[in-house]
Amino acid sequence: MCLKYALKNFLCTPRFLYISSMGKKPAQKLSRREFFEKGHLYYLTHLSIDNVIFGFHDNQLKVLLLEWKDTHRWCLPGGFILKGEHIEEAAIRVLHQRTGLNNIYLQQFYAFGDPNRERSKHGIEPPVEVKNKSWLTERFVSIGYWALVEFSKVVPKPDEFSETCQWWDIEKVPTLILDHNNILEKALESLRRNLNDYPVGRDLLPPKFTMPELQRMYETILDKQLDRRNFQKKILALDILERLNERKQGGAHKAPFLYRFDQRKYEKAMKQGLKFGLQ
Ligand SMILES: O=P(O)(O)OC[C@H]1O[C@@H](O)[C@H](O)[C@@H]1O
Repeated sequence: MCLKYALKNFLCTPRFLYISSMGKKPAQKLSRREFFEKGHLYYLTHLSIDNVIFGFHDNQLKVLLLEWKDTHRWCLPGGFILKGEHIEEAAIRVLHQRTGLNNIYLQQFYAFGDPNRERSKHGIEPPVEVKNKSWLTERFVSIGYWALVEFSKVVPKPDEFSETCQWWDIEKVPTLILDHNNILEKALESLRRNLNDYPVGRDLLPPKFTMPELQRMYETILDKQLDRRNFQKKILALDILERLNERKQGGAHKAPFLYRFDQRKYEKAMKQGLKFGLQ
């Protein structure tokens, strides 16, 4: 066999394609069929990421969901990890590609490892144009991340696999694919636990806010009422707030004082943690 022919033959073998694509992004966007049939050349198999993006607006807790094209089923904005990519990096990239969201701090909270986490066991088959066996039909362990964002500050944009990308009120979430409802529930539990350990609200409230506004934010996330005096005593003891010599105007009742977060102390509490003892 002539050398030129042998070389050409080698370059076209799946083995060469595998070696040459390891750790790299596909040179051009994969079509849906290519993604199903050749995605394993670029992405880690059996491992996925699911992002639970909570939004807070008008005292309402929301979650960002995608609606699949064709089947109109709803899911979390998740995806896969490129070979050679750090999982934290993958979570940020996936979120950006699937929703357009940028600069979001994602908190890893749990790994979902049910052996039945296979698409075919949940009534999800590859699209008809996919003729070969697909890596996507195998079992996947999914790593969960959550983030809390002020929903009016972001404009979600659906990716090419999705019909829509939309906020849902937390209590009106539809049936999601696979175990995504369970992932959402676990993320909410983790977010609530996190309120005891870290400050929250700097990105969710206006720069100056009242004590009742801050309390309402906590009550909405926790989905329960908190005792006003107890809340105020505990939050002030954390020493992350600064009371201003200003009162909020325009309310029906006596104008309450305005507060703001002390940025330096807030940052320190983000690093060192708190002992809020809310629940
Ligand atoms: O949770 P699984 O489906 O394993 O994987 C990640 C993502 O792959 C897509 O199907 C869904 O959008 C999902 O979020």
